[in-house]
Amino acid sequence: MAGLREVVEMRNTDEMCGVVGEKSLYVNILLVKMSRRSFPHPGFDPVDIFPHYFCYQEHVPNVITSMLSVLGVWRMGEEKQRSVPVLPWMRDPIDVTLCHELPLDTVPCLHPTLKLALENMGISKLFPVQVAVWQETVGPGNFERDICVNSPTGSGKTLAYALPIVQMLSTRVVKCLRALVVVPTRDLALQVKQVFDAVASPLGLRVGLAVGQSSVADEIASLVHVLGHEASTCYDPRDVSLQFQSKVDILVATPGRLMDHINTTKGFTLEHLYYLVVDETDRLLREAYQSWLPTVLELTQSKDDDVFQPADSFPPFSLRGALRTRRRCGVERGFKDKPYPRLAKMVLSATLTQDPGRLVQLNLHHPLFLRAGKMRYRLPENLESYKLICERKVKPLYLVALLKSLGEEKCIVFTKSVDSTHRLCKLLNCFGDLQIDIKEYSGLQHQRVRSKTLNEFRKGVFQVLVSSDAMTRGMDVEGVRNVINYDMPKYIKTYVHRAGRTARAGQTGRCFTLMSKDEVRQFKKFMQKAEASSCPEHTLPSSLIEALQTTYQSALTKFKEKISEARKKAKD
Ligand SMILES: Nc1ncnc2c1ncn2[C@@H]1O[C@H](COP(=O)(O)OP(=O)(O)OP(=O)(O)O)[C@@H](O)[C@H]1O
Repeated sequence: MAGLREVVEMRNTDEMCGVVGEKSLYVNILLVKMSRRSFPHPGFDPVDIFPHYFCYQEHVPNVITSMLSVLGVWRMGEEKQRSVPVLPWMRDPIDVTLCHELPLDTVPCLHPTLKLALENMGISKLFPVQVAVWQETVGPGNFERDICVNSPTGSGKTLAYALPIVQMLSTRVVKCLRALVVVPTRDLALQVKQVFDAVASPLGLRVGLAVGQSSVADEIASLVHVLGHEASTCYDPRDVSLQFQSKVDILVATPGRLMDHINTTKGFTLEHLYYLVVDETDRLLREAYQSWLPTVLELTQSKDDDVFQPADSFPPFSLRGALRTRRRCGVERGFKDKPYPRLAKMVLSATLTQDPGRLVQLNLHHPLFLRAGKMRYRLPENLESYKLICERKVKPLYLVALLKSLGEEKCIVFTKSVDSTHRLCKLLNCFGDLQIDIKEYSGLQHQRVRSKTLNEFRKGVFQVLVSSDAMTRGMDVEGVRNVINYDMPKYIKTYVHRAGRTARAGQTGRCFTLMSKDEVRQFKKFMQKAEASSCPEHTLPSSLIEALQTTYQSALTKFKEKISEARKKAKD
């Protein structure tokens, strides 16, 4: 069957508007391209039936659907389903919003030390997504199925996976690498490690970091312990794995550095892994990072045959039992009902991919899909979105006026690239009497500079952080009340993650998007993909804009001078 475009030609005809006396709202649908050949009923010419059809623009899909279904050809819904195939287990998600927050006292099985650790973090109850994951892991679900979570930014996904892992490992005897958490960026890894540290350390569990922050040697020393000669001779000296011991129970890693350890670090092994978490899954699956995922999955395929171990094996079964991993057993179809060791996986994102081609790489075991609400993209409940319409050439002026109107509030300004971030930050710093401290954060900077900037921003040393999309995913900075999209994001996913740096954990927040008039339509279109997508216009007092005009002009002159100076220097 031909594609919809071939069947129907839609034209927003201004000449027609004159005829019907309405402005641009009418669409002329011409069924001109539907040939007898592409039509399943020969001898039937639709052009004869629907030569011209006028309707309101918003009714177009319905009109097309009814026309085509009258013809018995096709239904719009079917086409949509066909173009976006969804894995069967994704069709029937569990709605996380139906779970209620649970006070810590009433969380079943929660380890008292873990409860205390949470209270020390100022947490008195679990959020809905945390309750849902707890039920499927520590609770009756008992980790029997892999967990896929699609829940809004700031809804508490980090603790949702950290708590069950820590609770399950609280009874561990031998220290081995049991849980691996993979995240896309270094700063996010540091943040996730801090969360794990807060809940895992009180239970005596060690958390490691593999991100390339320190030198490789330091990192290796923090992850793997080389056992003394005596220790290794207790067992088969040929077994290299017995000469090393993991110093950590849980490892938070970025894919690149994880691969470095897999490939080069002696004694670094994933063979004892129980839990694998892939945070920001859609981002991690989009980039191959030296095939980290297939490598991890292959290395965690247990060679552990304890369950079928003969009694006279060496080392003896009882000794090996202490050292080797006995994972949760699952029964897989086609496995002839034999139990087999299984790695439990949790994958999470605020914009989880539905692409079967991508998800299949995770090799999930009877996955359970937990989603907040009905739509794929959901913005935080207490987020207010605004559009700020202005001409391109005065964008910096409007930005400054907006920042001024927001007063002392912490704010992140997103731009489209690392270069734009650098230039915008430079220009803003040319506004002499702005009285707003502004710093830049982008992938162009050295990691050390970036981390320092982030720490200062967290502590409130300065108010406005101008950032590229390096800050978009997962970063949690307390007290950010406003996000400004200086450059309009291209995709709803980017909008969701940028806006999600505010209105976290039930707090209120605002997201302003600067755009020119001709960008409004595109913005409206992609916002329709998100739940709660109303986006009124925000206007700034014209007196404020007027007052800033002169300062803006002198800032521009200063900025140009700086740029030419920098160019001269670069030439010399
Ligand atoms: N049960 C809770 N009670 C109070 N605050 C919580 C609770 N759980 C998490 N938080 C806080 O909520 C904030 C957001 O949590 P987290 O970073 O895990 O969100 P997220 O869902 O992973 O967001 P993103 O999708 O942006 O990564 C954090 O500051 C965290 O400390």
